[in-house]
Amino acid sequence: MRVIIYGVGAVGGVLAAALQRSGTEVIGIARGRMLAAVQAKGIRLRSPEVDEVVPVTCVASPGEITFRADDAILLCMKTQDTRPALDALRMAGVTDQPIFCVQNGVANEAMALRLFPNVHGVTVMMPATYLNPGEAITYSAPKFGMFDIGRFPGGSDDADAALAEALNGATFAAYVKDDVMASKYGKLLMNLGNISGAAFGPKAADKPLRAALRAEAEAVLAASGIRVEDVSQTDPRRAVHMKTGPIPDAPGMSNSTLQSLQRGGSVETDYLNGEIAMLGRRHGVPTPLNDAMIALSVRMLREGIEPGSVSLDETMAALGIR
Ligand SMILES: NC(=O)C1=CN([C@@H]2O[C@H](COP(=O)(O)OP(=O)(O)OC[C@H]3O[C@@H](n4cnc5c(N)ncnc54)[C@H](OP(=O)(O)O)[C@@H]3O)[C@@H](O)[C@H]2O)C=CC1
Ligand SMILES: CC(C)(CO)C(=O)C(=O)O
Repeated sequence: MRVIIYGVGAVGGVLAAALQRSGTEVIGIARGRMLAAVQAKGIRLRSPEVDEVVPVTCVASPGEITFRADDAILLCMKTQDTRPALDALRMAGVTDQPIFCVQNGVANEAMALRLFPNVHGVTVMMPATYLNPGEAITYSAPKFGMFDIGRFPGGSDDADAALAEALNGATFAAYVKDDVMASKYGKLLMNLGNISGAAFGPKAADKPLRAALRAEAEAVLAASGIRVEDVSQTDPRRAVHMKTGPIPDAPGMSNSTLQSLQRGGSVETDYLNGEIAMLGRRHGVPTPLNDAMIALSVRMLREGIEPGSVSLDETMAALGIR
């Protein structure tokens, strides 16, 4: 199996370097300063236990790759960047190779299934950072991260097993699941607080806000009849595989939405809190708190508000949260 990592950033950067260093053939697709840095020097993979520069073949677009039947394509970009990436894959000749959505939220799989027949979901449990070009950091050890993998909309097949085997050989813990979307909905609940970390800062005392966002979303998911599997800190696999800790001379741990804002990019909020707002509208369940988080993300982008500079106290008071 050859693995194509589409979107070499935090998650894609760790995956590309870890798979390549374990002997899997990898091609990365990157852009901008990350592309230039990886082509010049490779990927510096950092974790609490590893600091290694790994050379990885990296190109600017799928059009530069002659796709093979044994390719597994891993989408590792933010959801707002998925649709053009799928178009580029199709124009490059991809047909029925497995496409794995190694992404947060639950919208990518349906987007991919519109264009391709062989789509898989992956739940990503890996606190990863990309702030400096050419560097991908995971704060997790002894495994770099943990993944649930399965076919979309359900079931599992040989492609899931093959990817899990490659990942397990590359210092990850990977599990094949027949209902991977239940795990991905569980992860979605955790990501409703991403915009909070981005607006108020990674150290803000925002537990009550996160709990309220989650409770609102749980009511929506229950009304929608969606099965949810808990993959939060209480998932016992985390204690075995994912002990997170600081890394000397590395940036502190932060969520992917904050990193997007710090790099001057767009945010994924419409596919995180926005998924809950959309389901709420469909099923007649009000979602004022998640709506407020979406409005906050729009305000931050429109007004160029510095990440971490919004007042948590004022926001919680306005939302009636203590
Ligand atoms: N970071 C984390 O800790 C975690 C992230 N996730 C999820 O994983 C997914 C990826 O997140 P993350 O790794 O943080 O994202 P990043 O923004 O760090 O990485 C994505 C990379 O893909 C690049 N990219 C996007 N579109 C293209 C394209 N068409 N061609 C080439 N490169 C492209 C982006 O470039 P550019 O920078 O120019 O936009 C960026 O470098 C998201 O869904 C996220 O929510 C899940 C768990 C943890
Ligand atoms: C759970 C968390 C916050 C881990 O980094 C994540 O999924 C993200 O950053 O998007």
